[in-house]
Amino acid sequence: MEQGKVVPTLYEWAGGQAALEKLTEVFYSKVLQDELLYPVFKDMAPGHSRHVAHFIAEVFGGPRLYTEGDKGSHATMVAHHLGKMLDERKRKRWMDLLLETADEVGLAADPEFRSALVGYLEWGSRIAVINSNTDENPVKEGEPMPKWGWGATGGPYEG
Ligand code: HEM
Repeated sequence: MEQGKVVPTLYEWAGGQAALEKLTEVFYSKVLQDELLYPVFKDMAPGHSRHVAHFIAEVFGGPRLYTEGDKGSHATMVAHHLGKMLDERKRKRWMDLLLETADEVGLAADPEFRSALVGYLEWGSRIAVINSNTDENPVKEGEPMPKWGWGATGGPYEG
């Protein structure tokens, strides 16, 4: 890459807040129609889909929509999963539906962005399953939010 070239964040590349909110809004409407995931999400808070979009936006290098806007933190996000007793079957369905939705809403589909997106979702969803099988929060209040970048593929911005 040329020296001094500005590397876009995954947040910018994805299309910002509107694109991520669209993704999660359509995704959670599918989740509520899925017989395996419906019982897990049937009592979700009204702002759930927006909060998840804000969390991902912040992890992807966007503005602090979750920690400042929603007054959340990495610890409070993890707390929402404690004791939910998720398993691999539910995680896999969650992943499948989310990636299906990404295609449906026209989220950036270049190999590099999708590699970073899938990498993050695999990581985060596996951690969600682990945390859902305990009642003790492994993340302390005040610990930083996770950060995700382009990873080993680099980015299409290099071309
Ligand atoms: C990268 C992966 C994930 C991220 C970033 C994420 C993010 C979040 C966030 C930010 C919340 C809090 C929402 C709020 O404040 O209203 C939340 C809650 C929750 N998440 Fe996740 N999550 C992930 C994976 C999963 C998976 C794989 C499942 C289940 C298959 C799951 C099930 C839930 C449930 C049941 C809640 C509580 C909903 C409620 O009662 O309001 N999450 N998640």
